Amino acid sequence: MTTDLQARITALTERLHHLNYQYYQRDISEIPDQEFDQLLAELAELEKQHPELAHPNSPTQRVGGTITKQFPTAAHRYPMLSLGNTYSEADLREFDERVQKGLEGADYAYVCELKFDGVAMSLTYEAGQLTQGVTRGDGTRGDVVTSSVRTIKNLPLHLRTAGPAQPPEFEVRGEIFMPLPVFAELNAEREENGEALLANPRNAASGALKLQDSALVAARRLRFYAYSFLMPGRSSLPTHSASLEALSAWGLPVSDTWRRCGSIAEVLDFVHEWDKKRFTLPVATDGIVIKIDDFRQQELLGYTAKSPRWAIAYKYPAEAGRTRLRDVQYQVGRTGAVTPVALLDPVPLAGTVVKRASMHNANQIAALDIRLNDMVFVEKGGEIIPKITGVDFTARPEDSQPIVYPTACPACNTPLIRPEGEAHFRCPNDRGCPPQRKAKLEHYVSRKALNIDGLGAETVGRFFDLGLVTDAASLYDLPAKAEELAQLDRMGEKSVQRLLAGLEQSKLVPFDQVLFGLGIRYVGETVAEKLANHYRTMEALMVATATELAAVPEVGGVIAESAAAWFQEPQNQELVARLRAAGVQLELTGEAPQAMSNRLEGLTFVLSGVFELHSRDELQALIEAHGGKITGSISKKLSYLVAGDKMGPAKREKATGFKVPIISEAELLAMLPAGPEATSAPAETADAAEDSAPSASNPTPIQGTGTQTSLF
Ligand SMILES: NC(=O)c1ccc[n+]([C@@H]2O[C@H](COP(=O)([O-])OP(=O)(O)OC[C@H]3O[C@@H](n4cnc5c(N)ncnc54)[C@H](O)[C@@H]3O)[C@@H](O)[C@H]2O)c1
Ligand SMILES: [Zn+2]
Repeated sequence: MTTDLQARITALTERLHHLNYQYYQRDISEIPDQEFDQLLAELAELEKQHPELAHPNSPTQRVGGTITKQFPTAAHRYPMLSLGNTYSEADLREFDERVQKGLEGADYAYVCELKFDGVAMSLTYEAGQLTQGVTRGDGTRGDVVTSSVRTIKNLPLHLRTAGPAQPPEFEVRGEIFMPLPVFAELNAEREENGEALLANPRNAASGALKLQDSALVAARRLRFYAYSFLMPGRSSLPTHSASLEALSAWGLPVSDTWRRCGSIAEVLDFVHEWDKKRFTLPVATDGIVIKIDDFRQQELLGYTAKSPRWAIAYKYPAEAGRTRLRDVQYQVGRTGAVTPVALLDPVPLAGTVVKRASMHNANQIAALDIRLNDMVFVEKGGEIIPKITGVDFTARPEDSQPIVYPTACPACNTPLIRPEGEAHFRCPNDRGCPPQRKAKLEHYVSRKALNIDGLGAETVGRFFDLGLVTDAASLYDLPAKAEELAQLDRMGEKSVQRLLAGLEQSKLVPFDQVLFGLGIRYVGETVAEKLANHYRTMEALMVATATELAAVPEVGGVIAESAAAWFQEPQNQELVARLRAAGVQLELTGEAPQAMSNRLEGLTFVLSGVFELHSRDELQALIEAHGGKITGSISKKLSYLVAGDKMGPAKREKATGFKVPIISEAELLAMLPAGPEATSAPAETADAAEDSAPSASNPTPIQGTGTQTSLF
């Protein structure tokens, strides 16, 4: 008996250690959270009954995370714990009874907050300045990720002095998360590019914080919500609710969804109220956190090894549905990627009725062993489009049919290809395949591209279906068809006028956005900006070879190949010529960045690793402003390799082999003439780092806006 128990405890312990490792280190959830929590609860129960069988390092006793070894670490002044959690209202009432007992009849109140599903962060402010950001890590030590945290736009680097007096030094804790619209957008881009999808917004935020390059972190557009205040000694504020008010007065973003509740009944009301309403928030949430309001009462109740006794998390059950898979449709995207979409019997899920779900790709269908007519599980995991997460094999009907993936494009019948290493099949007929052409047009008119007022995706799609437009350049022939347009249903004189004005306006849209609008595979917003800034004119860009393109920082080999191939296609050259004739911006206007000196003229540099004082972009801009050149690869002709932290050993070896001098960031800066520009501090604001655009660094210190809800 005992050996059976011991075996079960050991098995659970090992399984949970493994799941924790996957979850915190690798951002992978092998099983749904609710299942994980059940395993943990089972282990806790067994350990309670047989404490002598518990493993000393049991996952019930410790915070699940660890430090990553990629960053310097710092000790937490106050341990960063986990929260006790429950999925049941009965447990909440029990929690309330324990609190009542613990406080021996004194009055108390709770604060209820949404449980944001991201990554916990500890921030230190000294004299009103953000000085450090540390992850939870193993609860005692965490990774120091200050420069990444500085890229978070709604997070103030300097606090305001409004509200209650600010302690000279204090800690703010809160959640770093990826807003849902950002998550949806990044995944749509990844889907188009055939890259692996981010599993959910939490993993996406956590993965972003593990990136070394803060410019890349900035591109993930993370945000922060503060939910706790800590200071050395006795708190200058009496209650948690007073501290939330103070934090927002000081400019820190506090979601205004919190509420003070006088009783457990009010807490339960809050829990019910947000059950569905939480889906209207632009941030993923998975429950409610309930905290004792009074700081002294918090102290009185104290802590277990793993979590405070004065707080608990109520988690909403995962929103999953079960329904029948009727059919599979194959959609062709802008770059030809074919994605399977499940057509389902309608099923209510998280406040909407779901009829379609994503199945990602052929591998996924095979991995889950999905067949037509199966009963499948659907989940809405922060994504806009729900996805199939599994099959109910106990209910597999006799008439279930294997899903036969098409071998030819469902739209144009061209045989599909699957490039090596890619998850998606593609239709290679990029110029003839109607859905690809249509999606390219939709992309061209979209907000971040040509942003054509009066011409949304739907309208341009309709024009395409009617044969009124065929490609981007043909849009500029629409003025000649004004009368015809005005005859269309739901168009009218006014809409046509607006559309024509929008078209005219789009001729002023800067070159980098036009380049993005061309929809070249892998040339996203950031890359388009890099290329436009580097080459300045379409003419120069179009004659660049793949090798030259790859030398532009942040333009990798795959991007370079894809862009060069695009420019070499005669049809694309013709398209560009027609756009030029239409008057679209095909070069950057305005001055090239001002030269500061010619000290580095004739010298070439490779930047590698992580730098301490400047971002890579800033160093690049400095080198170029002083007449130097950046290249991508190490060769005999290279003047210097500038080595930051964590530079790969291969680069060092190569440079040594070619006898290329290896210098540090400080040595590089020392080569520049003395002056404020040469040694200017790293970008002070998050804005400057966003999307890593060197030309956009126009540091204006961000201050908290004071509007509690403002996320963006
Ligand atoms: N699926 C898996 O394989 C797997 C593996 C490990 C962990 N998990 C999940 O992670 C959970 C454990 O994670 P945890 O230890 O971070 O605990 P937790 O996520 O249950 O609760 C603590 C965390 O809640 C967050 N939080 C959000 N809003 C908050 C607010 N308003 N106030 C205070 N905190 C707030 C903070 O980041 C805090 O660290 C488990 O319950 C499980 O669901 C899943
Ligand atoms: Zn096709």
